[in-house]
Amino acid sequence: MSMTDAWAAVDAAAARLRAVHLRDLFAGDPGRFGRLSWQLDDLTIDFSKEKLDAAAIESLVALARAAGVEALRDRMVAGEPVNLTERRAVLHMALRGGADAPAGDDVAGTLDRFLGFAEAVRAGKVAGSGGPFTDVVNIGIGGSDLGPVMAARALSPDRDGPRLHFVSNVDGAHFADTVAALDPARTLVIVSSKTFTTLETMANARLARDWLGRHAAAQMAAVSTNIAGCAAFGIPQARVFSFWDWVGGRYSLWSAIGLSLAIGIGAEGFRALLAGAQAMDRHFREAPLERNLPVLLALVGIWRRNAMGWPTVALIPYDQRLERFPAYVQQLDMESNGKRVRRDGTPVATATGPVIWGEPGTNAQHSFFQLLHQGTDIVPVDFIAAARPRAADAGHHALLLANCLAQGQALAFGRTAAEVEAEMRADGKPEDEIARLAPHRTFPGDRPSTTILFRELDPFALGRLIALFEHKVFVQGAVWGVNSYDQWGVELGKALAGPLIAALRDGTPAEADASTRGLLARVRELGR
Ligand SMILES: O=P(O)(O)OC[C@H]1O[C@](O)(CO)[C@@H](O)[C@@H]1O
Repeated sequence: MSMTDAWAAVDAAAARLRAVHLRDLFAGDPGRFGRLSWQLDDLTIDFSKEKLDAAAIESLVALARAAGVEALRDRMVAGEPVNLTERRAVLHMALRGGADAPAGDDVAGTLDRFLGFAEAVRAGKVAGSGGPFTDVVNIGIGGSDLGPVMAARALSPDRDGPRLHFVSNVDGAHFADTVAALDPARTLVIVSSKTFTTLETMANARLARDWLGRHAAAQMAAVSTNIAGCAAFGIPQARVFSFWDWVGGRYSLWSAIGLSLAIGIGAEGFRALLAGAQAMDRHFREAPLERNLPVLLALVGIWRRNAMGWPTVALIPYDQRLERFPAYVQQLDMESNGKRVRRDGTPVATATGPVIWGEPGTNAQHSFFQLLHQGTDIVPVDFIAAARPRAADAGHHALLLANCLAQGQALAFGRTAAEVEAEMRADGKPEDEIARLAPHRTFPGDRPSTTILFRELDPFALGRLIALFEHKVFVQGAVWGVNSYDQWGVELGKALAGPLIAALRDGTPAEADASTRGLLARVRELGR
């Protein structure tokens, strides 16, 4: 089937379903949950509260086939340079045994080496000048920060090593506030940067070196592909942990970029994280498209974005420890698929990556859920929840999950004006008050959500969850025809900052537009 025909079939399914309320879809099919939810072991994804049906899913699977998703996946796994603009392979799956690494790249040995270092730090065998390390500060940004910081928070019950801290922002306040209560004699600083040239990270690394003072040589480590850069900075080779250019920054948690996390949770926990990702890799490589969880998650996203025309997605973990997961997925998804040209450089014909945003529930219910329920835009929601709590109160967990499920219900089914009026009448409210308040208290419903549910948030489950989203991003990129593995869009701002830094530091005149010149002048005036 051609892509044109495949898109036409998806659009026809959307035209058929757009005006059908979710209430009617459920009323018309009592087996809807069974038909539209899928499992991989304890992991369940329920799409039955999306505005689609089995026939729509079939049309989406046909679209994935027409786009050649399977062939591109196999080329990625085979190590072909599917990152065309940078002429690089995309093999983060090889870091967890989900694919083979290029010959000569010793993934297992490198993993053993950095996990060995992590264990030595945990055991106090590698120590600071003041004794065993009590604290570890990871300095990195983007993919060299968000993975470890997200996972360290998610796996706090598994953390029995030194305390972990993360500094990313070039705002000096981030470093200052982070180290304020730390003892430099008992703190290990890890500089994590694939390139070892990133402005923010290098500025913070220099600040850390000064802060450590005489302890710096013995208490800094680095994770990078730029070994010469680490040496030039003064980090001894024995403390440098490398990875490879076939690991994209936002896919690098599995590499030595995860060193800080490994120090926190230990080698066994880190290997369990890798095993969870590997289980998802195996499923992604082997399951037919119609039962393949990341493929289906991607296709439902395409349905929302292209067939229904909804531009954003709210990612709402009902799990406080996943509070950084939306930020992590923001980089993973938006830096990968926020693209406007196809792999061959021609403009895309469809909308591409959506805006991803979110906060944990139940907090989100008390901030922006009002708009999700009664606002004028449709915002599809991805709920994520674990069936059982880890190191938390079971009674609280029931409250948490009940709220998660209730939000999905309220979004999908709403509350009609007739229902509101009947309820108010039953409460004995006068007719004029019913007429006055009913429109405000009516919920239109028909608002879609997907629920991702698993047993509990342990390292295995987290690894599997992250890999689910990684592969989802791959599939969407393949269908949209974009290169999900470059990020040229972040370059222009970096280049423009150069002359502005000089202008702010020493008043060097900057060639800039009138607005920027005006703002520079105002900064100089106010900053004096
Ligand atoms: O690890 P590095 O090289 O410091 O890069 C950090 C981040 O910067 C980016 O290149 C974006 O500016 C990300 O893709 C990357 O994760």
